[in-house]
Amino acid sequence: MTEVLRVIVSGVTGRMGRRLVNALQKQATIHIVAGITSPENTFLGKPLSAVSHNASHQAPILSNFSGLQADVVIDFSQSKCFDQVVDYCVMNEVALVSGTTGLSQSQFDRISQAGHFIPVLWAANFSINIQIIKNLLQVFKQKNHNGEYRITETHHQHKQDAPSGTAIALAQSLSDSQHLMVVDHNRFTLGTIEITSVREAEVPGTHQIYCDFPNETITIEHVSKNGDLFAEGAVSAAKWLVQQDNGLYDLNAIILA
Ligand SMILES: NC(=O)C1=CN([C@@H]2O[C@H](COP(=O)(O)OP(=O)(O)OC[C@H]3O[C@@H](n4cnc5c(N)ncnc54)[C@H](OP(=O)(O)O)[C@@H]3O)[C@@H](O)[C@H]2O)C=CC1
Ligand SMILES: O=C(O)C1=N[C@H](C(=O)O)C[C@H](O)C1
Repeated sequence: MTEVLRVIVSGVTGRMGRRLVNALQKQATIHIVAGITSPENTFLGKPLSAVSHNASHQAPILSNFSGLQADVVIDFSQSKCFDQVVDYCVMNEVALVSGTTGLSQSQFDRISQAGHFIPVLWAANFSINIQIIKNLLQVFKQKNHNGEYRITETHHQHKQDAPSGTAIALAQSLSDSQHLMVVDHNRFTLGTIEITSVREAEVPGTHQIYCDFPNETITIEHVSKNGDLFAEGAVSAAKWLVQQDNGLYDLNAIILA
């Protein structure tokens, strides 16, 4: 008999949380234990059916993890509540898949530490193809000593962080520096890589990478058509992660598996 995977959705009332519930409900072997939201959220105490199209979801929307038992937490929330998500997972030996961006360096250190106790997978972008682009950019960097690179990211007007986690991750693939500098509200640098952030209507997420070499230019554009890309990627990652040993993983681990 196939075992049922018990999942908690952190950030369940958000744009991604709702898509995640919809993606999870398509999986016969997944049971959603609960959804977590902020203590102020108006959906608090209601069943998941209040945030998803599927009325069959009777699991509760709660403001904390107290007393919950699960195999994995999938987290698309906010940096301000990220520490409590990691603490719950570590203290209860629950695997963690997180796509929350805008994290501080100390929060990234916390994820690394958590990997000693539980399986953890964090990705700025749950598109496998973004991971493949990052890998390609690393090859560009290794094989071209005089390349110049610029990144532009465009997202919906509700997005709270800038630049996007994906833009930072793409720039990190191209740079020895890991340190982001703020030029002004929508312009940043990471080493010599310039990043421009655009906030526009309901754009799900577009990343353009301009690569300039002495005798050629290459432009790579990744356009997310909708958030299901990320939700479905996170569900696949969760199913894979629960079978792994403790450790910190990224999407390359899944590509190479
Ligand atoms: N890695 C990836 O592939 C992707 C990552 N993201 C990232 O995921 C995150 C969420 O994105 P999105 O859904 O658009 O953002 P939203 O702002 O729509 O959702 C965030 C949700 O988190 C909730 N929240 C606030 N405090 C808590 C808490 N203490 N515990 C649990 N939930 C809480 C908010 O509730 P309230 O409104 O009441 O504050 C809100 O419902 C962002 O960091 C975004 O950048 C997004 C898409 C893809
Ligand atoms: O907030 C979003 O929407 C997205 N955030 C992620 C990021 O910051 O890179 C991934 C995706 O682009 C959508």
